Amino acid sequence: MAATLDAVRIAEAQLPIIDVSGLSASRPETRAAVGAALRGACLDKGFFYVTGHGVPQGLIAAVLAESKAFFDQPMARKQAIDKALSFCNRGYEPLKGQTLEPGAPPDLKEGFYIGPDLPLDDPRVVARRFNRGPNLWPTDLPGFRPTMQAYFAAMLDLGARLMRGIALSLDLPEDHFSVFDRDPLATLRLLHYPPQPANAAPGEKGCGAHTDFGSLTLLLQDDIGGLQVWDEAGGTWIHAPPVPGAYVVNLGDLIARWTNARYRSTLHRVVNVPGRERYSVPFFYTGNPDQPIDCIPTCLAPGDTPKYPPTTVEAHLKDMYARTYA
Ligand SMILES: O=C(O)CCC(=O)C(=O)O
Ligand SMILES: [Fe+2]
Repeated sequence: MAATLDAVRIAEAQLPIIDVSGLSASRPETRAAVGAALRGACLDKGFFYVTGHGVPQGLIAAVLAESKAFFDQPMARKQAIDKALSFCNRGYEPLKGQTLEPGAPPDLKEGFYIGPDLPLDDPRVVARRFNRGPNLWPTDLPGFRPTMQAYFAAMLDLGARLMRGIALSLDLPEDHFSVFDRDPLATLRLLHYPPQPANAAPGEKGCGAHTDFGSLTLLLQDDIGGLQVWDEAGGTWIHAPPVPGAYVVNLGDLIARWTNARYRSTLHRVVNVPGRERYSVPFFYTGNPDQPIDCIPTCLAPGDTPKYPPTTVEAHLKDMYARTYA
């Protein structure tokens, strides 16, 4: 499939921009209007921009600055907190450490993974639950840890707010996902894409075509661009260029499974820009690990059968990590 996808032209279509500030309004009609806007975007590509998110611009700027400072360090400093040293997928991931597109060369990106910080004696860590454990932190960047912790908390809050919007969009009670939102698995991933090399191997790019594993991805990107989204109806890749102050939000596989693919978990990729470094920060809102993921009854039309076997958040996530990391 990858070869066909690579051959198509890239259209300059726009994704919708949705102001989600109304989700916090006291009037139910205002909240429902946001739900309706989300529904349209989720039924279409499952990719949209979000404004009115309430995350302070100063915090966003600090995250990007600390991320750049981290990747600018000498390799030995980064390797001192390599992900290979973590049992719960935290820390530094070297360039070409992941292959998101089956059959394509490894991704031209380096990364840093942060999750909910749990001490070694936490019962979930003792029980070896997937991705549960302590973060690894750089020792020479004093602002890094407090900045990332503040941002992680802000993203958890935004993720839960957006899930209320998703519930409204599906005509479900607003608190439908409140158990799912409890004690969620979530990953903040700092990414650095080097410039696309002139001698890149065929198909070599920043991030191979993939769908995201979790529920919602909230992507902060700098002003370089390079993210492309597959437009199934048009048979083209479309750009998702940076929109100042907005997140790119996309639905992951769990929402597609939950809605029997009514809502889309859409293929996307990153093609690095020649001569330019790019920094992006996706936040993967995954959800409570024990949550069963089974077709939501209201998403099953009479006579339809579920397209996916039931799973759980933890089982699905484990499976996807195993497939994309050698
Ligand atoms: O860096 C980006 O713009 C997208 C990254 C991405 O798709 C991912 O990490 O899943
Ligand atoms: Fe992605």
